[in-house]
Amino acid sequence: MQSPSPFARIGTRGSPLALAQAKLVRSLLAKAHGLAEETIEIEVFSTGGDRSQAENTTLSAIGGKGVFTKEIDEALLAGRIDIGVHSSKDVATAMPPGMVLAAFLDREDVRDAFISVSVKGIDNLPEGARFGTSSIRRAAQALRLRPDLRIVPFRGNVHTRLQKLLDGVADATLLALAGLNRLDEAHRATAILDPDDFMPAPAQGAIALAIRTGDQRLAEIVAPLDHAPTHSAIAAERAMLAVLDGSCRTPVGALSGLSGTMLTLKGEILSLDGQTSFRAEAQGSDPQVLGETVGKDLIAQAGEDFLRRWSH
Ligand SMILES: NCc1[nH]cc(CCC(=O)O)c1CC(=O)O
Repeated sequence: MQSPSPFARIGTRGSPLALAQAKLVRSLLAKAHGLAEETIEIEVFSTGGDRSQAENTTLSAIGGKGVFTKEIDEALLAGRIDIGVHSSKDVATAMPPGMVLAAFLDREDVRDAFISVSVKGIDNLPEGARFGTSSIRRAAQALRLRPDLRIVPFRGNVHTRLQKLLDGVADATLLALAGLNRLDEAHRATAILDPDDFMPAPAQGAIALAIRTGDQRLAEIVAPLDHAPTHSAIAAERAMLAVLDGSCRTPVGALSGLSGTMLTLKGEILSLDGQTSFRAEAQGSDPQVLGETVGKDLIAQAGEDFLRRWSH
């Protein structure tokens, strides 16, 4: 006897955070369509980003584009799954042709959390303290405030990084509050950082649903989960990042949101040591145009040389 074909098949990475996000999507989809959760399958994929946990590499160095999505993208395009569930900030701005980010869940908290077992905030760290992060954005933003900090590479999933702190590998780290919230680990945060000092990564805190371009059935299935303000904000932040993408070794922060009916976008780029930074801000109604405007403003301020300097 043939088993009934599932209503939809979700593809996800296997980290606890990715699984929590996939289960949230399954639950929301089941509710939206009045179905039992068992009618929606979850298939787990190991991506290059999961396999390459070498401590001395930053993500941009291990290949950047699609390192957390490639295997899921391929399964989606081949029709083995119907929906790729991703952390939006891990999705490359240049996606493979044939797929589209069709829906974004209501955004979680966008801010970064400061976590330490010894001190309350970044200002309280002793001179020369070890700051664990493999994110060039977080390193640059931390060094801007505290040039004395020593950056130590810090990879692995959220629980691995929390354990490394307990093991004394570093004195402090930063993690996205969104991920901590989804894993019920927000109590680990010793401070929540002001997004003006620590502008989040473009698209941080938003879950994206990828489907095949032109798949009308799936477009209708995921539509009820789409949160329009989040969709616009992520579109603007990703459009800004796309303008800057030639220089994938430049630390970039972005934050967009609605003020009234208008979309506001703030963007920032920094030198790796955090000692030089540029900011731009604009308002608009078209996310794509807004993102391009802010991205081009940043390039005009910084100069092509600034971007090229870090682009290897
Ligand atoms: N691959 C790292 C990653 N991708 C998405 C999140 C957090 C969740 C989110 O931004 O939605 C994290 C962990 C972190 O930065 O702390």
